[in-house]
Amino acid sequence: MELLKENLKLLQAVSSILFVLIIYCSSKKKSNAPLVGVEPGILGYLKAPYRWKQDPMSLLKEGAEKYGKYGKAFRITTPSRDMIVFSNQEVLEELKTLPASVATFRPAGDTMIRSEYNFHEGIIQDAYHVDLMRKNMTEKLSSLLPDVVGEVTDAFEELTDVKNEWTNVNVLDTSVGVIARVTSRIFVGLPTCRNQEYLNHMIQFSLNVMKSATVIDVLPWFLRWIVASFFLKKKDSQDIIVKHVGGLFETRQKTEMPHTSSATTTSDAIQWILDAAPPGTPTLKLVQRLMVFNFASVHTSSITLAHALYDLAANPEFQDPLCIEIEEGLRTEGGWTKQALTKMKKLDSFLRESSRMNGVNIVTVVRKVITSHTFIDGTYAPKGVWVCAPAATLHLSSELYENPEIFDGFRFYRMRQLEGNAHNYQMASPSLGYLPFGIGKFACPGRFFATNELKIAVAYILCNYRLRLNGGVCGKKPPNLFSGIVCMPNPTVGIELKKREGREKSVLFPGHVTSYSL
Ligand code: HEM
Repeated sequence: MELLKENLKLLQAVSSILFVLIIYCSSKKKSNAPLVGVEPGILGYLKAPYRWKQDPMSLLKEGAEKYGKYGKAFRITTPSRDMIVFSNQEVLEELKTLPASVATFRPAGDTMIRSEYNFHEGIIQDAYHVDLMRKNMTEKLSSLLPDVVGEVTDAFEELTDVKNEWTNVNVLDTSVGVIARVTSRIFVGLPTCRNQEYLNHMIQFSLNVMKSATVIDVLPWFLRWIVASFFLKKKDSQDIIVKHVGGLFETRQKTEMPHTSSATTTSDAIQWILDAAPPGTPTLKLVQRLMVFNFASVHTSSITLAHALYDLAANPEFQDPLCIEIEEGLRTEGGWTKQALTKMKKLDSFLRESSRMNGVNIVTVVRKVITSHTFIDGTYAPKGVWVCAPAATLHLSSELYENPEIFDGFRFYRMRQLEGNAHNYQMASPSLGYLPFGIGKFACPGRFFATNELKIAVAYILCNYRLRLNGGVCGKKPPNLFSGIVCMPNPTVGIELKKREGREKSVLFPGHVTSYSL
């Protein structure tokens, strides 16, 4: 009897706490943005978050159709959290300029990669490396170009074996291989950038981070560490990466004074991180910063390259005009200079159009709300909620683009010809209607480097090879695939390459360009 009484008391106490919790949670003010993706019935409500996992693009399209195209915000619910989606250009302008005390990218970035499990807690929030990287990569773009050119050429030739007949090339794998080499050349230099073990683990580690973050995000907290440590084997790759680059940090620390002008030191990611890191930072934490750079740059750039190659294969009419422009630029500038790249406006337009139609992330400008805020359209965003822009549907909006569903490689080139537009509509210039790199204070700091790297890679491949979709089908690029918010080319239709006629040497070597005819 006593035991029963005790248990009853315990039950009463637990139910009172639950009652208070339920009242507290339901009394918290929720967003007034309407929810999309809920089918009728209680099951429909329960299933809604999983629609985001299965078919995120259809949810965005549904929201755009019902609300976005009328300038209204909507809400999607995912297994981990709700997100408010803004398409209205005035609200996006407000979002772009909100102070970090109201809405910010970095805490959301930490959650997206689950930094506390995959790297160390708050690695993005405490992004001391980003400003230095932004400054160095942009300032030194010209001097980095010869290395980029060299690695693109060597890596592409090593990874493929294309002769005079049409040959199948796995463009996604090849793009990852080429971009990983180029990025590593800039970040860690020779010879590590060519070490296949390092490259494989660096690529694998980034994939594991994406997978583990996706799984961890939907797990209760007490299962997270188990999944992170046992199932995802992240430590194996991390150990190998530390084996290859840990020593580079330590040697540099011993031989060069940190915080000296980079004019007297090697300018690579090792140095940028060392220059910005608080004194005494352990080697593992330094290496993890480098791994975050790799994570941010390799898969984003390689998926963008693969999409561009698919677009070239599906729209072969652009191949010769682009090649003529590239060779003209090289000839007049005497080789691969920043000026030559700037002159390649058609190529820039083609890449921007490819990113418009196939941006790597279907939502960007993801921000976590730090202080509850009511946006100018009246949408209430409570503290803690995530907000974002639906890049993929905005890029296909007929309010913003003429014939948005049609791939028009020279769309932006023509727009730049209009008076006053010469410097607008470039691949690396975000606008409220073009958001592959986000926008505002947290816009991608690697976008200028990425754009030049992509231009060089596409130019090299295009001017040395012809591309077509498998079997020579034109204009039928297979529909993209979506994994979470990532938009990938669909490999069910492959790509074939064959050498361009009359080219014995790469056009990337100055001096050879004049000997080619189309
Ligand atoms: C085509 C390739 C790339 C795409 C599509 C891309 C896309 C993005 C996007 C959408 C964001 C978030 C911006 C926002 O929310 O406003 C971002 C941030 C970032 N990206 Fe990129 N990126 C690319 C290449 C690179 C490269 C090559 C690097 C490094 C060299 C890089 C480093 C970063 C970093 C460090 C951030 C976080 C910025 C911060 O915390 O302030 N990205 N990128």
